[in-house]
Amino acid sequence: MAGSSAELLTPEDLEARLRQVGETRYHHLHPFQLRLQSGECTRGEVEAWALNRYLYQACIPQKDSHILARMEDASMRREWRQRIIDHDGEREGEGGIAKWLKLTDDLGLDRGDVMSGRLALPATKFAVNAYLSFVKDRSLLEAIASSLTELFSPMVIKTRVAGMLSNYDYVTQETLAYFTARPVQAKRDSDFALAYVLEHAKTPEQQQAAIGALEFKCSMLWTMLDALEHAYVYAKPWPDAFAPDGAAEMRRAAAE
Ligand SMILES: O=C(O)c1cc(C(=O)O)c2c(n1)C(=O)C(=O)c1cc(C(=O)O)[nH]c1-2
Repeated sequence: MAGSSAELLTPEDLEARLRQVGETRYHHLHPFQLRLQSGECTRGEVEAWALNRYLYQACIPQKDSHILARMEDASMRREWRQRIIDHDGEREGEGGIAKWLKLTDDLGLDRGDVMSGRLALPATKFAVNAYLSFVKDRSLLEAIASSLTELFSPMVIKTRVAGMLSNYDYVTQETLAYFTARPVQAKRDSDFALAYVLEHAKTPEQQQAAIGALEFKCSMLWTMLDALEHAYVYAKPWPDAFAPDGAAEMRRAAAE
């Protein structure tokens, strides 16, 4: 939608446009998200979701490291580095990635399978790589704007956690501990990123680029759920990808 004829928006109008992107394109609207939160997912689908999303979790501190390296201002780096600490923790066993592994552990998935990504869908890997490339190749403004999906994540997390807790008896509050800290962190992070974008998108072209970056990120999150839905609900997974029936058999064998 970027075009040289676009008009300069006021900061208020730019914010409204960004929020409109989320209202119409964020993954809270995706059929697989609705399925997950309403209890319609089979256990295999929940496992496939957690296993694939691990790759997204693992890429977040990498993409934030790329962004950090491009910041010339020390106060901005101090702010941004907290994101990396949130995911990697200060030491082994702490941080968001460790908490995501608690989720995949509780679902009975093998850590080696999860962390290697070898059972993830090809589209998950393409999507995650596209996000990493985006923050490396585009302007700092676009890289920061692409994180603005976090404006919308608190509401989808709240709905997802409540839905999963009431619909899947094998999911507990501890299983979903990853999500406990996220809404507060996401609010802090997106407040900062939004203020940056509103201040630094000074021309119509920059404003359109920021909107486009948020659209790109929404499309990347949407693509990951499209891939899960296609593989595990309507069609069948890529031959080398996670096979739900195999995992159920492995769990039964381990329990005997
Ligand atoms: O559960 C979700 O739906 C969800 C969405 C998003 C997002 O919108 O990008 C993030 C997260 N979770 C999340 O946990 C997270 O750490 C995160 C970091 C970022 C980012 O782009 O920097 N998005 C998200």
